[in-house]
Amino acid sequence: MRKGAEAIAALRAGRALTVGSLTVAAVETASDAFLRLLDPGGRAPVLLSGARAAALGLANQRDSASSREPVLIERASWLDSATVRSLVDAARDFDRFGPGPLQTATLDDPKAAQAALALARRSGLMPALWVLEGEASFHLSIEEARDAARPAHVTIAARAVLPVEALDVPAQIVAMRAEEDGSEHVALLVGAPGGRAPLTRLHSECLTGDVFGSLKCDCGPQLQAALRLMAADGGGILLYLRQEGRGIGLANKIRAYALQDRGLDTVEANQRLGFADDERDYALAAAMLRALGVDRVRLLTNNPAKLAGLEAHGITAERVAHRLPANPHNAHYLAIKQAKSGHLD
Ligand SMILES: Nc1nc2c(ncn2[C@@H]2O[C@H](COP(=O)(O)OP(=O)(O)OP(=O)(O)O)[C@@H](O)[C@H]2O)c(=O)[nH]1
Ligand SMILES: [Zn+2]
Repeated sequence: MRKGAEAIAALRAGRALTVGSLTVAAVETASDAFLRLLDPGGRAPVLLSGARAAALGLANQRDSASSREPVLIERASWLDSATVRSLVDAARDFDRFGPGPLQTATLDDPKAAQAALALARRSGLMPALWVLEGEASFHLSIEEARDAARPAHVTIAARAVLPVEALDVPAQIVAMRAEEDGSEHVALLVGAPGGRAPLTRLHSECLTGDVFGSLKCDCGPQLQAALRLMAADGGGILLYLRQEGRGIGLANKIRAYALQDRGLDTVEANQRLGFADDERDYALAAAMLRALGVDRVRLLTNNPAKLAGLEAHGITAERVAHRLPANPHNAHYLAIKQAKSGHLD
């Protein structure tokens, strides 16, 4: 197994790993039995993302809420593991008074801290880590951790014909695997894309919208409309990218939804959880297009970050607007994306 995939599996399984000089385990998944073994005195400090520290009122006043400077919290005697778990979980912010006072400590190796937190984000976990003494048996360099968190190389694993309800032209599905973390992504080739820049859609995974028809977002209708537009255009490429919840993962997206139930908007919810507004990057999408022999696209999107992301990785992208009618449940969400996240139209 690739080291990146192994590191992500270790964090998800609640095991320890060493990134550079820093030995960590995820607060969300490390069990009390595991902590009693590796941290019998209950002294292990807690590493939080800058955004979460800011939400707890801990970050330097000059840092913006999306600042990536991590913060290390010392363990006071009252700060037991259950209290730490509640502290890192923003969904519980409304159910209790903020615990405190919290003491921060100096980070010896901020680069390793950044890389370890990036791995936690990529693992779909809350960005909060126990910092443990000693070295874990599984070790990766800061560089390897960064690569695993930002995969940028793919190989084609398999391809086959796929008849699709929304299409009256043939389609092929191509499964690809990211080399750095082993994650699987899909290209749907509609009709016969080729010649000029094909009509293309980068679709970020949205289980709630794509599978259940959730009305909170516009993902499902955008997916179906993109396929119909490609068929009408004679062909196109849909990349189905496994970037659930703008890259924060499914459980964290549901946490963001719980915060939205309490009145936060989509941007505020991400930040309170300890993430940037949008954690996606498009290096992998560019690599997928290149693997298909495409270096120029007409991109169905309202999100300028997708165009910039492809261009940054060598794909020429021209925008084709992709706005679907709002419904009463997603109108506010779409308005916030325009007002705060730079979405067009
Ligand atoms: N974190 C978070 N993610 C959300 C929320 N609502 C939808 N998403 C995710 O946002 C992503 C939407 O992706 P896209 O429709 O591809 O992207 P977009 O940024 O809206 O850009 P275009 O649709 O191309 O204009 C999916 O991964 C959804 O799971 C939310 O409230 N919070
Ligand atoms: Zn969605």
